[in-house]
Amino acid sequence: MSLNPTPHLSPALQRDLEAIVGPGWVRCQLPDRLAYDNDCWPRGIILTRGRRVGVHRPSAVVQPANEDEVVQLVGWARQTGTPIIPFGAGSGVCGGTVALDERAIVIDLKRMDQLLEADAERLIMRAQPGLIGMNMERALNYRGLTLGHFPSSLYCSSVGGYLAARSAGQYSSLYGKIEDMVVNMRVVTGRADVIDSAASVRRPGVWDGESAGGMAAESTQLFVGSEGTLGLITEATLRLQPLPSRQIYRGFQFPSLKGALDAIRELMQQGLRPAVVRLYDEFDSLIAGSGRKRARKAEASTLSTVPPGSNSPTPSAGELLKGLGRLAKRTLGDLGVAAPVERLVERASHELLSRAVGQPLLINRLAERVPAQCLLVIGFEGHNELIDAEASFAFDLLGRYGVDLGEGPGKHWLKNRFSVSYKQSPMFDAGTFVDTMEVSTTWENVLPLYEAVRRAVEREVFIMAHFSHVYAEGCSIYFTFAGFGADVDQTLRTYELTWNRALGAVADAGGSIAHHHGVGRSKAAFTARDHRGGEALFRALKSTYDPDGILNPSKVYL
Ligand SMILES: Cc1cc2nc3c(=O)[nH]c(=O)nc-3n(C[C@H](O)[C@H](O)[C@H](O)COP(=O)(O)OP(=O)(O)OC[C@H]3O[C@@H](n4cnc5c(N)ncnc54)[C@H](O)[C@@H]3O)c2cc1C
Repeated sequence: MSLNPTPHLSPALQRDLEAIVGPGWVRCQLPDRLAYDNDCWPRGIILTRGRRVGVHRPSAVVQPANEDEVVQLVGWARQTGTPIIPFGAGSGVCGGTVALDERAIVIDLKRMDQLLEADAERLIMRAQPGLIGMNMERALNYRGLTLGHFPSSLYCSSVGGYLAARSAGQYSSLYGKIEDMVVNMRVVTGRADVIDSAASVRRPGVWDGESAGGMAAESTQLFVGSEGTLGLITEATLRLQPLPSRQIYRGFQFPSLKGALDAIRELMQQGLRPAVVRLYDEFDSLIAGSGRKRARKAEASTLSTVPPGSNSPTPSAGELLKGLGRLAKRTLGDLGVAAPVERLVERASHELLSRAVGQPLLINRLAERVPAQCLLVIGFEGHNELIDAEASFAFDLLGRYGVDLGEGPGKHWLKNRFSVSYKQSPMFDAGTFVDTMEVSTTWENVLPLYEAVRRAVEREVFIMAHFSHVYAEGCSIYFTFAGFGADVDQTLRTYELTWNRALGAVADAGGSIAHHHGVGRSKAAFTARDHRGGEALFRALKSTYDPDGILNPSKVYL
């Protein structure tokens, strides 16, 4: 595909932008614009692999140094009617930062990356939006503090992105999601004015809505999850925790998914607060490797040699192949051909992976025949003996439903928790695609929704799931699916069909379509079904905070 290298932005408009942020910080050349053609939305990766680059390129990328420059940029965009796309680190997986209009400019906030304050007495921090999660956490840890927010993308995502996309970290059952941590945000709205989302940031408990002006004064939760459609977050005040000094981790194996979910529900409803709860369905447990094997290996060596796997949001090609090998072993064991088949699959090329993933119904049905063995990783963190008591109570409870595998699986998970799948390229090279869908629902609906989604897409993709954010009233289900197409058009058709069927099944089952990845572009067609009456509120907020409709148009709602 040949692309016109001529800058889209006129020289006059470019000069306007340079007058605001300085000449070095406005990028209009084709390579720079192509670099922002996609975030981590797998659909964009399919397009790129099919040599269809530049479909969503912006007209310019602008990098402001401070809030005042952001205000001026928004003022300029209002005057010129230019769409604006806020950009944190680009790790979003729903196309939240892609340009749908070739006039759009990306406002990349990574130059605004300072930790402004970290107060150990008040347990409060202030940060600029472009601060990368891992840099923030290191700076906090140095002071004996933590935010407690650990998305798997910690190394490649920003504070502004967490708030804008309503993110969840791996320790959400103890520390909450990002919306539980935020006290206040400074936001530049589409009117080019700066607002504080909370009435008084110095008042403890202000995030409960107990502000001086009553409920009308508290708008923090309206901006959390707004994905750049209502304003650009230029500063965040967040609650901190003292860095925990004790950690206790354990693995359990359950003979059925239902039993495991019942155990977790009981645990949460008893008021226990584990930091980490990750339950893998049968096939995801296979990919993770046998819990027992993993435990034995990890216990045998403090320097575990077990390869990273189960903690990844999506499996790599190698992990998926190994999982298929184990699946063959389990399901073909009775026929006496399991070992050769497993060896064959484990040594197989990516071509075999494409072929296998190209037979989704067969593999999904095989996976259903696997004798159920679901792996749970659970961990507690804290400062004193209270967590010993809590962990011991929890492990007794879980032991009534499943088998205690010891510390091994938990230690392994802890060690590899950020070994996330930056290894997916070979899968896309082989013509396969992988994507994830994180939804949530109440306990009585978890298994029906899980089954409904599996049935809805079983002919299109191979599907598996884990359950990694749990609450007293329900949990999130994190589906991973892998599909195949002979060429880019067929791959895209399968990809779109899968998403439509999966989201339709979630909406029909009364679940929520987004737990922590946000909505972006990929789920925007389903938002209205997710929240009855929500669209009217969104449109009203849009007319208040973005009357000209310049902020990230056609995201969240079409
Ligand atoms: C390997 C991998 C693992 C992941 N694991 C997790 C996980 O465990 N938990 C999780 O929650 N997510 C996860 N994600 C998704 C992603 O990391 C989150 O959505 C994250 O919050 C995005 O942050 P970002 O800085 O990259 O935002 P971006 O991708 O740059 O932007 C996301 C959205 O927020 C808007 N935005 C960004 N900054 C601002 C701002 N300052 N003001 C207003 N709007 C803004 C953008 O316009 C866009 O709509 C993962 C992604 C990958 C690739």
